[in-house]
Amino acid sequence: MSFDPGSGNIAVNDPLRDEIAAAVDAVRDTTPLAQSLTNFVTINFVANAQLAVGGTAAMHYSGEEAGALDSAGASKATYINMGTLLAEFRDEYPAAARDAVERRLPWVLDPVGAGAGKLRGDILRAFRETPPTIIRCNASEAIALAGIWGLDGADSKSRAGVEAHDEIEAAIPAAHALARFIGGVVSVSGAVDLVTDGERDFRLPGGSVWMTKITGAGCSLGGVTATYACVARPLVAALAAALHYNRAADAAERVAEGPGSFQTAFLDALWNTTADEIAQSPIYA
Ligand SMILES: Nc1ncnc2c1ncn2[C@@H]1O[C@H](COP(=O)(O)OP(=O)(O)O)[C@@H](O)[C@H]1O
Ligand SMILES: Cc1ncsc1CCOP(=O)(O)O
Ligand SMILES: [Mg+2]
Repeated sequence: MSFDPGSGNIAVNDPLRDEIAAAVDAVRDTTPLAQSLTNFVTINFVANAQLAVGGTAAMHYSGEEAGALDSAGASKATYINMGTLLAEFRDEYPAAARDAVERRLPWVLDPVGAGAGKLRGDILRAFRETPPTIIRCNASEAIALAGIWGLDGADSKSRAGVEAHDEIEAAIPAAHALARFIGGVVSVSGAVDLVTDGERDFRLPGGSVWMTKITGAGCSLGGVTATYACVARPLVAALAAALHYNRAADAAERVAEGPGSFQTAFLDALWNTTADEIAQSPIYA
């Protein structure tokens, strides 16, 4: 792992750690609903992960349904994941994003496979008008999305796809440009995760390489980030979700015998990891 020279773990009594612990407790106490429009491959794992951190899940593919859940006050955040697209999502996904923005509710984007295909590009381009509060992605997707939105940090050599080919360090200019453009937070996952608001960078080491051997680790992290966005400001939500994932992955790796038992152990660990373990994680800033 590589850190900026001079960066160090934030103090054990840094107020940010209290906010992270409070977010973990608030999700467990209030079981908030973050609605999800997410891909068919990992939809079940996204819902299970949201439940395992203490939240509530509801999945659908409709702008009208998004508005109904928002207007009823049932859903406190929206998660949109670009994994498996159908032609009708060209209208439905931007409509769901628009509804969240108009109601000033947070929404989280996972731009899965950014850079691949016209339909995906058209929908991602539409989101430029109603930007997400948090972007949760891997390094390749951050670089590709910056390109689609015409921002700094795009790199023509970066390849499209659902797996990251770029280390997070290569995605820092793109992550900064995206965070400043949306006026929110970008959470880039990898062996070391990066969370940035465009001004301050937080690097989060740990977790397990087994996360790359189950499908939906990234997608479900997006869903859980939306769960945390129901109860916390975007920076705290992104940090709490990424740290919760890293500590649960550490615990799962200790008992797993392969990808199947890792996935089961990971869900159990999401449930069992304490707020203190999450909030006292290494946070390099
Ligand atoms: N090499 C790795 N070592 C440890 N944790 C990892 C590694 N790669 C990814 N992760 C973790 O897996 C989760 C999903 O990230 P990632 O695999 O980058 O997303 P995606 O599936 O969208 O590419 C995150 O919690 C991240 O920290
Ligand atoms: C395999 C696959 N194909 C389309 S979406 C998807 C899931 C990607 O999940 P993640 O990015 O969390 O690994
Ligand atoms: Mg992904």
